[in-house]
Amino acid sequence: MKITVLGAGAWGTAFGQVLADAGNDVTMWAIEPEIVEGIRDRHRNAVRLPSVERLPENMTATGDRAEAVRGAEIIIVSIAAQAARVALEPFRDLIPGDAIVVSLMKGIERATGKRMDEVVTETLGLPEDRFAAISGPNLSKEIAAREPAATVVACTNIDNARRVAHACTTHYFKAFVTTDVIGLEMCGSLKNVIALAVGMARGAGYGENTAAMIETRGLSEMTALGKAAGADPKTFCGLAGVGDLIATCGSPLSRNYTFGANLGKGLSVEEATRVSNGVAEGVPTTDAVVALGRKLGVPTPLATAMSHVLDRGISCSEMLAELFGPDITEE
Ligand SMILES: NC(=O)C1=CN([C@@H]2O[C@H](COP(=O)(O)OP(=O)(O)OC[C@H]3O[C@@H](n4cnc5c(N)ncnc54)[C@H](OP(=O)(O)O)[C@@H]3O)[C@@H](O)[C@H]2O)C=CC1
Ligand SMILES: O=C(CO)COP(=O)(O)O
Repeated sequence: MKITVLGAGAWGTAFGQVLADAGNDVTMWAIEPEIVEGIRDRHRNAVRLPSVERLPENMTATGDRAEAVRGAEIIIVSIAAQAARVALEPFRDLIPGDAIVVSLMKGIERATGKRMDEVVTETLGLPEDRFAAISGPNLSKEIAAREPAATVVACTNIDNARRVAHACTTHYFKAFVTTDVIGLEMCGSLKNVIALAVGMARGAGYGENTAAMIETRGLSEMTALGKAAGADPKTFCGLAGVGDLIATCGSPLSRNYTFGANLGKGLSVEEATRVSNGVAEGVPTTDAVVALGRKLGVPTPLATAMSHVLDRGISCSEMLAELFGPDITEE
C-alpha cells in the first residue's frame, strides 16, 4: 500500500519504519527542510529519532503537501495535538476521497476540549468510518529498535480497523482492533496526565507505593471520565488503558514521565519545558481533562491537582495532599 505519515516526530518516524517493515511504500511529510532532506536523501531523522542509524529504503519524505498525500490509501497523522488543527487545515482539499486517516496523537485540544478524532474529522471534513486511532504501550525508541510490542487500532468501521491493523503488522509489531474510538482516545490522552503525576512523585524521591496509588486512582479517574464520554469501560483494562499506563508511568523514555520527574526534582514548568525532548502532551491536556470532568459531572481529583502544579506551581507533597482529600470514601 501507499501510506503517508504527516509529522516526522519521534513516533511518526518510528511508526513510518513499522509501516515500511510491513512492506508498504511510506512517504513522510514534515515542515522542516532539514528533516525532509535527512529522511529522503540519507534515510535518517537525526533531529527527532537519532537512535535509528538508517531508515528503510522504502521510506522517503517530502515537504510538499499535495505530493505527500497524492494516491495515499492510508494517511497517518502524528503531529503535536495542540497543533493538529492548524497543521491539517491545508490538507482538507488534498486528501484522496477513499483514504483512511489514522491518528497516532494522544491529547485533547485545550482550546475546545475536543478529542483528536473530533479535531481530525472536523478539520478534514472526514466521515467517521474513514477515521481510525492507534494507541497502546508504544514508546517510540523501543519500537524503533524493533522490540516486540502491540497496539490497538480503533475505527467505527471494523473492516477499516482491520485494514489499518494489517498494514502495520510486522514480526515485532502486533495490532488488535476495536470499534471503541472514544475509549481509545480517552486512554491515550488521560494516561499522559497520570504519567506527569507519577513522574513527579518519582522525581521527588517517592517509591513504588506512591506510584501504584497514583496509577490506580488515575486509572479509576480516566475510566469514569471515559465512560461518561461514551467509551466502553473494558477498553481501559486493555493495552491502550492499563497497558499504556504501565509503559508510560514506568519509563524515563516517556516525555510525560520525564517532564513530571523534572518538576518533582524542583524544576519550574518553564525549565521542564525547556529540557523536554519532544512534546509532553499531558501538560496542555491536563486543563482540558479538568474542564471535561466539570462538563460531564465527573470528579477529576488527580487532573485537578496536576493542574494546580502546572498553573500555580504547588509542590509534589501538596499535589498528593490534594489527591488524598479530607473525606473517607469507598474505593
Ligand atoms: N513518542 C512516543 O513514544 C509516542 C508518541 N505518541 C503521540 O504521537 C504524537 C506525536 O508525538 P512524537 O512524534 O513523539 O512527538 P515529537 O515531539 O517528536 O514531534 C512532534 C511532531 O509534531 C510536529 N508539529 C508540531 N507543531 C506543528 C505544526 N504547527 N505544524 C506541523 N507539524 C507540527 C513536529 O514537527 P517539527 O519536527 O517540524 O517540529 C513533529 O513532527 C503525540 O501526540 C504523542 O503523544 C504516541 C505514542 C508513542
Ligand atoms: O505514549 C507513549 C507511549 O505509549 C509515549 O509517551 P510520551 O509521549 O510521554 O513519551
